[in-house]
Amino acid sequence: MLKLLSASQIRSADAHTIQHESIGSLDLMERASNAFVQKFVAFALDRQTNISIYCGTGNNGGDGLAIARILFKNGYKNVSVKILHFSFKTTSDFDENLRRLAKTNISAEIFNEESEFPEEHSPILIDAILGSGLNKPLEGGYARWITHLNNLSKKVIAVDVPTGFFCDAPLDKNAIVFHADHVISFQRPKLNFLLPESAQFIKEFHVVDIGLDEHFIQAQDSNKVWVEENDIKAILKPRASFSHKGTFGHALIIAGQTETMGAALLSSEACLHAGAGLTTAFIPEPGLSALNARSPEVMAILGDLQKIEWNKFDALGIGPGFGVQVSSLEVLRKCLTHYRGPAVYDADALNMLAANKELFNLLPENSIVCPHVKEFDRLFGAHKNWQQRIETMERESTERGLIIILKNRYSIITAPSGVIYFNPTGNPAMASGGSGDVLTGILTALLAQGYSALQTTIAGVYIHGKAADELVQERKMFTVPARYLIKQLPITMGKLINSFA
Ligand SMILES: NC(=O)C1=CN([C@@H]2O[C@H](COP(=O)(O)OP(=O)(O)OC[C@H]3O[C@@H](n4cnc5c(N)ncnc54)[C@H](O)[C@@H]3O)[C@@H](O)[C@H]2O)[C@@H](O)CC1
Ligand SMILES: [K+]
Repeated sequence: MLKLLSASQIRSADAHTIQHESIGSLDLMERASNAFVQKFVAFALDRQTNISIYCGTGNNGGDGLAIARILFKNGYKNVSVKILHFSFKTTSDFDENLRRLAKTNISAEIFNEESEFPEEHSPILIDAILGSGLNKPLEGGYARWITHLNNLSKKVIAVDVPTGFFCDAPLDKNAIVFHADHVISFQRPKLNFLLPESAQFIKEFHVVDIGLDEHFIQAQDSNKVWVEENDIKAILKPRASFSHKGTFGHALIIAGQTETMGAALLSSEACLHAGAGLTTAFIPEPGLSALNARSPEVMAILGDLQKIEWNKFDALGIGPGFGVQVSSLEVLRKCLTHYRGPAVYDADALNMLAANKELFNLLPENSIVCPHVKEFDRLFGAHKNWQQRIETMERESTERGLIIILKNRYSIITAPSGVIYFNPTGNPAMASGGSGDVLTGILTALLAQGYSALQTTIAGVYIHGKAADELVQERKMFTVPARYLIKQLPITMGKLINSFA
């Protein structure tokens, strides 16, 4: 797992690397600029393209000057530099890169706050005006220039951080930010890239390694981490020989109403595909023939609460399409008072917990709750922004001993230990009804197989998104309906477990 750092911690990591690695700050800037260019070339395949690089006079601007020189050396001959010289302050690395630029044939013009805007014929703009050094919202000349540049509607690639974009402080939706098609960011994703409020400013971000001291970074005081594929490989265990269905546990999925049987079908089928030894679904009677037709492997308990032998099951998932009527509430209440094993609470189970706080207080420690944002706010109250939600889930997880998954493009997981995990997998193709039901099935299956609640959550959320990523990347699917996601699960898990390597 990679620790996520604040802008000031990244600055310390820069300083530490310079001090301890016998690399000068200028060399680090050169390394960062080279790493930027390596990624950038994919966005400007035609080396004849006109590219304008807008530079400030700090280190982000210094990167921009170095990038101009490196692009030129790589055959991009139509590069021009525009320096927004709004402050008397320059950094020494900016100054040195300006001297190096002067030795090339690259054209560079200087503008001040009041300058007339130059004509802009380049289809691609590189934003190297301000980076992680931003310390207040843009105003005055910066605001005027960035508004103008945004109005040009060009393809914009930002260096490290878009100008005007705060890395850590809550984002203001009215903030003036240089809108970026791509951000090529150094060493770590910045916290705000991972939150939905960034979508209005950034289409895509990419992270490049600039060789900052990883030992130093990983030792920083940060409770936020970015999950990596190796973490999942370390969690998932291959199936031992002589194992049998009993080895992988018996899962109970409580889901579905007559009108929402699909949710029960999807979650139980996902549970089966994610490897539970046995899966039983508690469903209303009219759903039986659909269940048998679709997943003959899954057993059923029909509608009658009294028929559930609670402690026969190794794991339980409750909620998808389950409704919030009295009979469902009664099942939830029974589950909270009679079932002792690990469990996942989702969808209508969460809606009932939100409306019946005395039941919420009965949730045992290490229960997994997986709300989407609306369910989250129903459960914990309205929030102004995503940073506030993260604070709430961190507090609720530590106080109640729960594992909370806030589903999102980069799903956020909080653990009783206070660690906040950001999941890297998933994509917009999977944003459709049924996707969440599949996640409940996966989580229940992993719990049934004996993974701890935290291992289950970290691995389950990753697998769910990864399966969709594979369908998009390998099968070129434009949308990923939940059914397809389910079929992909054993393949995705097989790759992660390396059982065929
Ligand atoms: N050695 C290093 O520290 C490295 C830094 N790198 C680059 O350096 C950037 C950070 O550089 P700096 O710290 O010089 O900062 P920036 O270049 O982001 O900003 C320059 C200066 O602008 C001023 N400023 C901030 N917000 C302002 C506002 N709203 N209006 C007007 N002025 C404002 C501040 O005095 C700030 O120091 C990173 O984003 C990255 O691009 C990279 O070259 C890698 C190595
Ligand atoms: K920038």
